[in-house]
Amino acid sequence: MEIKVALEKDSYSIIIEQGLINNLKAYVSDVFKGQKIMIISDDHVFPLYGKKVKEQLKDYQVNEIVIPHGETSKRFDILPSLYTQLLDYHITRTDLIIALGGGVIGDLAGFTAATYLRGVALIQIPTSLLAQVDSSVGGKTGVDLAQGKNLVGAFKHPMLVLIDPLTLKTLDPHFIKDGMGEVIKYGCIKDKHLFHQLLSYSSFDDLYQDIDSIIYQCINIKREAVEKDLFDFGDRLMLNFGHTIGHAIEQYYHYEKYSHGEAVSIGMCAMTAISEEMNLTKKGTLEKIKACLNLYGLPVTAHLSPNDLIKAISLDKKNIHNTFSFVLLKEIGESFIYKHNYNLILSLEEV
Ligand SMILES: O=C(O)C(=O)C[C@@H](O)[C@H](O)[C@H](O)COP(=O)(O)O
Ligand SMILES: [Zn+2]
Repeated sequence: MEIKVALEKDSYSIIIEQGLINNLKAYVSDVFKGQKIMIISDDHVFPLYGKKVKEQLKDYQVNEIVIPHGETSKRFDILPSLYTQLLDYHITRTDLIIALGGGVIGDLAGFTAATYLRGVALIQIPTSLLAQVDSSVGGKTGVDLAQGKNLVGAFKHPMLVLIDPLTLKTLDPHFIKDGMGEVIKYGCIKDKHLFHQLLSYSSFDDLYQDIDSIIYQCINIKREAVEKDLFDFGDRLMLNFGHTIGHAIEQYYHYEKYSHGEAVSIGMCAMTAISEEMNLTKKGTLEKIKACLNLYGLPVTAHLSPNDLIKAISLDKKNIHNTFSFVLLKEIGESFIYKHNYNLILSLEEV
C-alpha cells in the first residue's frame, strides 16, 4: 500500500508492506542519490534490525548512532553528542539520516536532521505501532525540556516513510498499548467506522489480521489534516485530542510512569468527561471511549488533581496568550476546537 503526502516540494510517499524491512534497497535508492548514511536507532531496535538494514544499504557508506531506548533519551542535552558523531563521520549536506525505531527515535533523529548543517535528508523507518500510525508522518520533530514535552522542535519532512507491520510482532505489549492510544484517538476524532471496527476485535492479536488497513486508515486521516494545515493552527489541531492533559501527565511523572499513548488515553477521557458535563458532547460518548481503551488495556484515569498538572498545561503549544484550543468531540468520529482558558480543566475533580 502507498500513501502520498502532497506538500509541493516536500511531498513524499509512505509505503506499508509486510516484510519491507528486508526489501528496502530499491525504495531508498529511488530517492537518495548521495554517498553516506547515518542510521539513528536505539539499543532495543538496532540489535533486531540494524544489521539487516545496513546489509541492504551496502552500496552506500553507512554508520550508526545507537542511543538508550525510552522517552528520557528525547532530551535537549543529548543533541550535542549526536551532532558530534555526525561530524566525526563527516556527514555532509548531501547525505542522509535514517531514523530506525519508535516515536522517540523518529522525533529525535528528525530534529537532528532538521538542524544539523541547517538540514540534511531524512528517511523514517518506524518500528513501533505509535510511530507507524502517527509520529513518523507529518513532519513534527523535537525534543523535551524539563518543563514539558516537545517544547523544542522543527517541522522536517522525510523523503520517504517505510512501514513494515511485521516489526510489530517483536514489540513488547507495553508498546502495543502505547500505539493503540493513538489508533483509538483517530477513531474518536474523525472516523466512527474505524472506532467501531476497533471495538469489534477481542484483542490486539485479533486486530493484527487487519493491521495494514488500520495503519493505512490512521495515516490517511493524518495525511488529510497535515495537507490542509501543515503548521497546526486549524484542522491539524484535532490530532491533539487528549494531548494537552496527556503531555502534562507524562511530564508530571518525568516520562517514567505512563507512555505517551497511555497518557493521551487518560487525557481523552478527562476532556470528554468535561465536555459531556457541559452538554457539548453526546451523552454516552465517554463510556464508549472507556470501553475501547479498556479492551486494549489502556488506563482511563491517573487519579491526579488537575492542579498538579496546571504548570505543564500552561506551557502547551495550544495555549496562545492564555487561550487554549481544546479538542473536544461532538460525538465519536466528530471533533471540534473549543477555545477557553485552563479553568476548563480545573472543573474536573480528578484526571
Ligand atoms: O502530528 C500532529 O500534529 C499531532 O498532534 C500528533 C500527536 O499524536 C503527536 O503526539 C504530536 O507530536 C504532538 O504534537 P505537539 O505539537 O502537541 O507536540
Ligand atoms: Zn501523540
